[in-house]
Amino acid sequence: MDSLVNPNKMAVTDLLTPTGLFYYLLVPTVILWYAYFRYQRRRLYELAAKIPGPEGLPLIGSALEFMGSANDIYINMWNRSLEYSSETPVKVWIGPRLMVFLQDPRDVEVILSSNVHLDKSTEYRYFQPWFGNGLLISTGDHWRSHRKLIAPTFHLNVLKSFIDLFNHNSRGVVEKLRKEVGHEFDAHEYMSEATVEILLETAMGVSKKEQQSGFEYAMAVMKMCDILHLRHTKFWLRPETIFRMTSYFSEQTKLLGIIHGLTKRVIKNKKLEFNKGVRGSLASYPGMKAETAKAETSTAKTTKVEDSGMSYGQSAGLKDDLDVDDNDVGEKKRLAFLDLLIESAQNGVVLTDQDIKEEVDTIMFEGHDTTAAGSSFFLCMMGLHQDIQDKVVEELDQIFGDSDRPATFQDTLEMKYLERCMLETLRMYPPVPIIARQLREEVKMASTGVTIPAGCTVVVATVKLHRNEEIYPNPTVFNPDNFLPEKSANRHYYAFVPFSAGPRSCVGRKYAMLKLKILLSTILRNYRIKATIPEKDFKLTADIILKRADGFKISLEPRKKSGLNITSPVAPGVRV
Ligand code: HEM
Repeated sequence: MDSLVNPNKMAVTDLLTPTGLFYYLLVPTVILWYAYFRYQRRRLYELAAKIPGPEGLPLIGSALEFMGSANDIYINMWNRSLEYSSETPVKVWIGPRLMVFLQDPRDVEVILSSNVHLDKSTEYRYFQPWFGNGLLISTGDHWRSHRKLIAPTFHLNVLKSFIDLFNHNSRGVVEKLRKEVGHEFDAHEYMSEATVEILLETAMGVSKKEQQSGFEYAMAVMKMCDILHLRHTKFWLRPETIFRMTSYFSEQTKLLGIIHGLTKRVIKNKKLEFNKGVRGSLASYPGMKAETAKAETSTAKTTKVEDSGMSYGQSAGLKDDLDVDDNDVGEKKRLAFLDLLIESAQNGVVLTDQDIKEEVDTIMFEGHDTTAAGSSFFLCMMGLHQDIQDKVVEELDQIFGDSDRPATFQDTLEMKYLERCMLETLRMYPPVPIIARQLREEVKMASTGVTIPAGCTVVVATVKLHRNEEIYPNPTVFNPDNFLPEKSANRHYYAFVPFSAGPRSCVGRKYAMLKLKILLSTILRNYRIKATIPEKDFKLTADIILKRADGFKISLEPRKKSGLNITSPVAPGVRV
């Protein structure tokens, strides 16, 4: 009643209540905090204003553009990117976070070749419950010392000792695929399972007989990536407290149980072997080893690795810590990945048990999902381009004739056309579509001279960089000749970086190339691949690993009448 007479009196009385005071002070506090926030970041705003890109909406920036499915986001981002010159860096605001996308190889070089801009962007923190402080996301001295330890375990000398395992597993895939002959199926499921099992046998030294199927692990990884992708693109899922209240969190806990369950078993059993005095044992198949050794004698030639073009996935002229001379590697460093880690952890000084677990989790993920996607895209490309497939098979016929013998290291150096097809696949469909770094200091770009501010996330979108039409004429056409030696030599080194480049390049680059050559050549020696869905209808997903939402559909026709005669002598190893 009083308030009807005198509304001002009511307002003052109400303000004196605790709730009233709270609201009265909240507004100016928020305004002050925001003004301070903007003032602290004034340099970031000043420099961002000079970078082309959408300004977005107040407070949320362009966050709404990341709505919809992973395929919708991919299409939207691609179309938006066409609005800007392929030379200039482009900014995007997601809420208060500034992201700058690099499109020009000269700018990419500034970031990737640097020993300063080494920190992964904050978006990688969602991997933390999975990889802990593993190589992919760690930083500073921890990353440096672990990289120094791990890189030599993927040296060519170690990889050559995996050849009979690569061959044996590739034949296994050919056998498993036999049941799919004559109808369409999703190649990715086979590639995923195979890459997990190969990784377990080689880098982890766990024999096939002792493994459980890699399928459950591979599927759990796929679902985990979906959750991480949601957290990258849906800004409301980013805060930990909100995420923990969603069903995604309980799903993540379940999936991590499966993923970590496998890695824990691998380490536990490998340690048991170690304590029994078994050192540095790599699982191998005596029968296969003998076959490979025989084939090696018959194919001995002198093609050198360095004469074999881009055999190991790196543009000519780019060097990293994997490109050390073969003879530089001492006896101890020739151990395979998990053997070396366990040996290094013996006194707990170099590595702790937790360190080992984190690195095994990292390598298991990085080493399988990337190659599964790469090999699946390759098979689709072969299926769609029959003329190109014919040329690959012609080359394989020249190398192997009618023989079913296993591939040797020497053979892989001779697979030059197949290699070009693999590189072209990695150009058009780079399994890691985005590489992101957190900038700690501002840096001037080589292309337009614009300065990128400290505090932003700088992104190399390989998927866009590799389709720059000024570098690759007709960039959407699958053309293995893009990797003819003369074409590669005339291109900027950083115009092709599927494995990243510089100090944080992929440690598994040579492993991936060697394994893929053996796996894919074995499949093509046994089957003609067919595919019907044209590339323009691929539903690509802007995920952590580039994939097809519509599945990697192919069909197979046997090339040979008789099946392969696989004898699988039991390899020494540990039970997982
Ligand atoms: C086609 C296959 C592969 C592709 C395209 C690929 C690509 C990449 C890329 C682009 C990066 C840099 C990621 C970033 O900076 O965010 C990377 C890092 C890494 N890759 Fe691979 N990778 C492949 C296979 C492998 C394999 C087989 C392994 C191990 C067996 C592996 C282990 C790693 C590790 C440990 C890192 C982190 C390196 C560091 O930060 O020092 N990768 N990979």
